[in-house]
Amino acid sequence: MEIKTFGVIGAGQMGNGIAQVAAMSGLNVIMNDIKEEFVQRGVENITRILSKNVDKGRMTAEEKDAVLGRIRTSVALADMAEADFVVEAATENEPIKFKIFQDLDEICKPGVILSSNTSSIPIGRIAAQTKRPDKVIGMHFMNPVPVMKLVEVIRGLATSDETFTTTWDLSVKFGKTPAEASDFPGFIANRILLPMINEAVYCLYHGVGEPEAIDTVMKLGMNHPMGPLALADLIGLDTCLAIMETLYNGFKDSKYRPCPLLRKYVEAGWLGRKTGRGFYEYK
Ligand SMILES: CC(=O)CC(=O)SCCNC(=O)CCNC(=O)[C@H](O)C(C)(C)COP(=O)(O)OP(=O)(O)OC[C@H]1O[C@@H](n2cnc3c(N)ncnc32)[C@H](O)[C@@H]1OP(=O)(O)O
Ligand SMILES: NC(=O)C1=CN([C@@H]2O[C@H](COP(=O)(O)OP(=O)(O)OC[C@H]3O[C@@H](n4cnc5c(N)ncnc54)[C@H](O)[C@@H]3O)[C@@H](O)[C@H]2O)C=CC1
Repeated sequence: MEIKTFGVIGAGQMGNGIAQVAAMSGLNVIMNDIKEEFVQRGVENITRILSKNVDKGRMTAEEKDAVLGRIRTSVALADMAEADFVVEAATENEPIKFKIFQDLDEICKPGVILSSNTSSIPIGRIAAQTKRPDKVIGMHFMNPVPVMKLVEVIRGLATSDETFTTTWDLSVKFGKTPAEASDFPGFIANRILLPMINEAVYCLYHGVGEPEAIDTVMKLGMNHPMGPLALADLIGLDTCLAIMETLYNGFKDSKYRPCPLLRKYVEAGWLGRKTGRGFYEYK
């Protein structure tokens, strides 16, 4: 099936970034969320990033308008009936994603690939919510999407070779470098990254260092572009906790237990940049 219209579920930080790169590659995009204000926030973010590109001479104002003109917003999942490929980037929560995939399976044309940008939930579990498990795959972008080169591509047990090749080729079309991971909780990226972030939170919890010291050690000592606590704030502490829970429940191994301080921050609504407060404060 030729992919002309690309559906994105969730217009949060990942969803709007994915919508942007898809529209920049020439596809028509339908960006969906549950509320009008959420899709509008997504469009505002894309507009801000594209305007910066125009200011820096990387694209013309006409090109920016053309990209924005290819993005349509939606607050009704039924709009995905028009999509030729869908990526789901809604909240990292199993019941939410399961319901979306059950509904997409009913709404989308037969043969349409239903991919998930999940950070950690096994693709086979998501695929089992549909009658097209051969068409379900993980397409895991990194944050911030327009900047980061990687897409982790994850097959479930039933994912077909055709679905895999189409998703891989689409990642390349978006200017990304795909890497294949097997279907285990957290795949490769978050199996490695999140235990490091969780350990950084343990360092704070145990008083080994203040946030600035912990991040300075990893930035200047290991040449990481940002420290683990600042990165957790960028990812979202709710998402970090959800990933640790998936690793812990999936492997039943205590090495993945989420730090109690991480849970405490999430329970307080300190989710990082998106709420203005996490390990640091943001205005
Ligand atoms: C949780 C998961 O499931 C998986 C994940 O995604 S884990 C997270 C993976 N991501 C990372 O590890 C990111 C680590 N951090 C970095 O790479 C860098 O700090 C960073 C790219 C975020 C910012 O880079 P920086 O040099 O510190 O800051 P800054 O100069 O402001 O930004 C660099 C470029 O990125 C762009 N950028 C920064 N944030 C952006 C955003 N949210 N959207 C689009 N572009 C952005 C800036 O516009 C800038 O572009 P130019 O150089 O072309 O002007
Ligand atoms: N934050 C990160 O660094 C990364 C996150 N991811 C994954 O991407 C997904 C989204 O994460 P973020 O964009 O960071 O979260 P976010 O919190 O910024 O956005 C999530 C969006 O999903 C929407 N949503 C919730 N239920 C929905 C539904 N039923 N239908 C449509 N939209 C719905 C929310 O309203 C919200 O706008 C998660 O699965 C996350 O694990 C993947 C890579 C990196």
